[in-house]
Amino acid sequence: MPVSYLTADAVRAEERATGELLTNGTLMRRASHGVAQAVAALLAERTNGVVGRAVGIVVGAGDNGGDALYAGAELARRGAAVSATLLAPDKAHAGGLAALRRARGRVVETLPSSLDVVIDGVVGIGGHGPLRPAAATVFASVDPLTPIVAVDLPSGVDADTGQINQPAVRADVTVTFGVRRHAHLLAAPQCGRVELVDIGLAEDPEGAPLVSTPPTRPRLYALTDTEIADAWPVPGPHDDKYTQGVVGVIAGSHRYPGAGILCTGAAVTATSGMTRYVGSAHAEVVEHFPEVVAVPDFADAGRVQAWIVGPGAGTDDAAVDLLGKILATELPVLVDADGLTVLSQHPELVRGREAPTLLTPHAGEFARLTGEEVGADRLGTVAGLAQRWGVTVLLKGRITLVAEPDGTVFGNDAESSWAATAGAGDVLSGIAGALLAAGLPPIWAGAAAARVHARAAALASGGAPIGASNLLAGLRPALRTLLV
Ligand SMILES: NC(=O)C1=CN([C@@H]2O[C@H](COP(=O)(O)OP(=O)(O)OC[C@H]3O[C@@H](n4cnc5c(N)ncnc54)[C@H](O)[C@@H]3O)[C@@H](O)[C@H]2O)[C@@H](O)CC1
Ligand SMILES: [K+]
Repeated sequence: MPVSYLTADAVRAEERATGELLTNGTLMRRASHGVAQAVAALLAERTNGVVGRAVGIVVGAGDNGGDALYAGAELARRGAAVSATLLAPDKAHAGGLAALRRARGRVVETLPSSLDVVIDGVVGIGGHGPLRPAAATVFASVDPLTPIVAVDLPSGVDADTGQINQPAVRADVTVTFGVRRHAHLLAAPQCGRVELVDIGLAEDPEGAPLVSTPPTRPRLYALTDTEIADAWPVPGPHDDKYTQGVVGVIAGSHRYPGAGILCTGAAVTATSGMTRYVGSAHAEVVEHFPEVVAVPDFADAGRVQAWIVGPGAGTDDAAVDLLGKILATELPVLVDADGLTVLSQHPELVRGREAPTLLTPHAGEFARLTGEEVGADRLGTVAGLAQRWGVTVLLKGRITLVAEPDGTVFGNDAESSWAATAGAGDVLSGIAGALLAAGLPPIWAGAAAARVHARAAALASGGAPIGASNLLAGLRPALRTLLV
């Protein structure tokens, strides 16, 4: 099962479905115990113990603060020196506050200047907007080297859109309960390591949460590595170069051959089988990848099982004509870069297309394509376009989102940003197009390509800047880590 991410409303529905466990406080007890354990583990790892360690807690007005207070009480019982600052003293969770006091935790006006860890219990799924000034002042005074453990969400980050308001907490560890929230994927870098505590929410027999998101809203998932490996085309004993899917690439030009070389190179590397190329960079492409069958004219292209049209393919009348021809086939098509610019003028070429269609814009191309900025709600925006146009849309970025018309969205956190380099998009479209040719549905092709692309960037980089050629060279090692 892909990992599921829920909206705040859906999380609350899951909690309500537990009935008594919610009303008698069992869920909160389990949640706060999970927070205490995560903090204790972090203290043990960083300072070799819990006893005598200085723990600061920032407590808001709701149950998120309640979790933090109970966790503080547990840590105090284990010998930590716990100080809590209450942002709204009248509204602080009464039971949690009493528990902290019983355990000899201190309530303070100002947190001590030297702390071993800070617990962010300002807001969780009930939060809206940025940190308010009082909370912002507290966090601004925390030594930047002190680790922060967020309860449920880093406060100031929107639970549903993942928007990082200013200011917001940036956590080293985020401890969440029962099911992951949208923000844990959409704002992954702000959350740090996300730890999921089992608080006993019900699951359906498939092992997924009892999701209650209405069908009109996007439903967000992340594929596991195993799912991607299982879906990746690997030749069997009866395969030959044709049976695995032939991909055709239209990208780059004699004048700017780079996009064609990177895109075909990625297609050649991503899957076995065959890659064709059509365009004026045919000689340059073959020079780099002699296994590619490259021709200048579309009429001589030969048969393919999917097309990639895009990077450096041009936007003139001939390009419009060619894209129209390709989209009029029944084949899967990936449209990127220049192809998207053509579509911004001629959306009718693609809207409601029945064969598998994958558009792969970055934020700038998305804005050009639709006339609307991506904005803070990336998930809603990309899912909206997929639904309106009836095609699969992959929005590139540190968190890549691939949306189907039915509202299913697969997200991928690249975990580093080394792939933010010129030409990396050409590599991505080469990988995804090869997967389309092998028969993967567009959402799987896009999400699997994004995962492997990100891993290739990380492996190629090893902590230093890379170019797209390095990324391409990292593709095979990345696939090895996945397919072993
Ligand atoms: N309901 C339950 O049984 C459980 C709830 N849990 C915790 O409860 C949290 C949800 O609790 P609540 O519904 O009380 O909501 P929160 O505690 O997330 O926040 C609500 C409070 O914060 C205030 N607030 C909103 N935005 C703010 C901002 N930007 N700055 C400062 N204050 C702001 C609101 O006015 C409200 O008083 C979860 O995130 C989780 O941590 C967990 O204990 C698991 C079980
Ligand atoms: K929080």
